[in-house]
Amino acid sequence: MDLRNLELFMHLAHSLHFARTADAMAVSPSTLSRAIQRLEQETGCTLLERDNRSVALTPAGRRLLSFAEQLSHDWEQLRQDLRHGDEPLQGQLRVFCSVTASYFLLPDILSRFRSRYPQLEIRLETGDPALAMEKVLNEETDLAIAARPDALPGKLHFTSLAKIPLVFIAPRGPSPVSRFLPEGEPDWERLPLILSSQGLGRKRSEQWFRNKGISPNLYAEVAGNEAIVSMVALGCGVGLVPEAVLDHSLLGDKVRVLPVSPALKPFDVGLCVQKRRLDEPLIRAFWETAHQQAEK
Ligand SMILES: CC(=O)[C@](C)(O)C(=O)O
Repeated sequence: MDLRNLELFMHLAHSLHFARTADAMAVSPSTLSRAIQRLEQETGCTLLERDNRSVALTPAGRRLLSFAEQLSHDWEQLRQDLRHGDEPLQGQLRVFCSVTASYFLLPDILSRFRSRYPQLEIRLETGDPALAMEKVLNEETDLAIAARPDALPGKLHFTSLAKIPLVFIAPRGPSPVSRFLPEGEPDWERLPLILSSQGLGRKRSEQWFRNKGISPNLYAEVAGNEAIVSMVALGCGVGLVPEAVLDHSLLGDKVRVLPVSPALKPFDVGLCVQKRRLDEPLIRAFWETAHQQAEK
């Protein structure tokens, strides 16, 4: 059964961006447009409203999306059942997390998982954890490690693995920014600040500064927390990172934690997955292993 056109449609329905979907699904823009036209012919309905700037789902598009999601889920389930019967689980699972999480949260889960299901192949992708939830929602990955946002998207399920404080870090010892770091409160309006370009850490820091009535001197926006530690170690400024990133960085001894008041709300870092995929055997197996780990 060929669900390719529906898969393209599902991705596009989430991204609402032709070029991004064509890129992520490794097809040319014209193949993508043809796939959508084909579905529009087959349903006799307009599925997407397009203008030069934006794409939006029509009501028919939304109905097709929920149908397609259910169909692809049922189809995957059926294939799993038919293929494996009572055989041990096999196949591939994609997991996305930060380099840091791959050092300290994933190894325990992975080693238990591998000893239980040696035939399963794990494809690990590391990157900026700010992208993790979007990747799970777009099905660019099956599972991801991420910080739980204050409002978790309704389609996602989350299991907590660790609470991690969010800390400001400064270069250790003399640096070009030392003059903005007197004893006591830093001179935030002049001190160059290095923040994650997006994600929860970014949001939390914006809230923190707003509550204190400070407009900070944003110096650089970085993708991935590990790079923030590198820039701070180089003396470029002060950064905000989850403490675990510091603990697992080779440059950890080149930076120090700046005490601030009030402390920022810690990250609740855990594993997330789409709820509706939890009954897929591979995903369930991984989820259960992670859950037992979390309860330990
Ligand atoms: C969100 C997350 O995975 C971490 C461990 O906090 C990180 O790497 O930033």
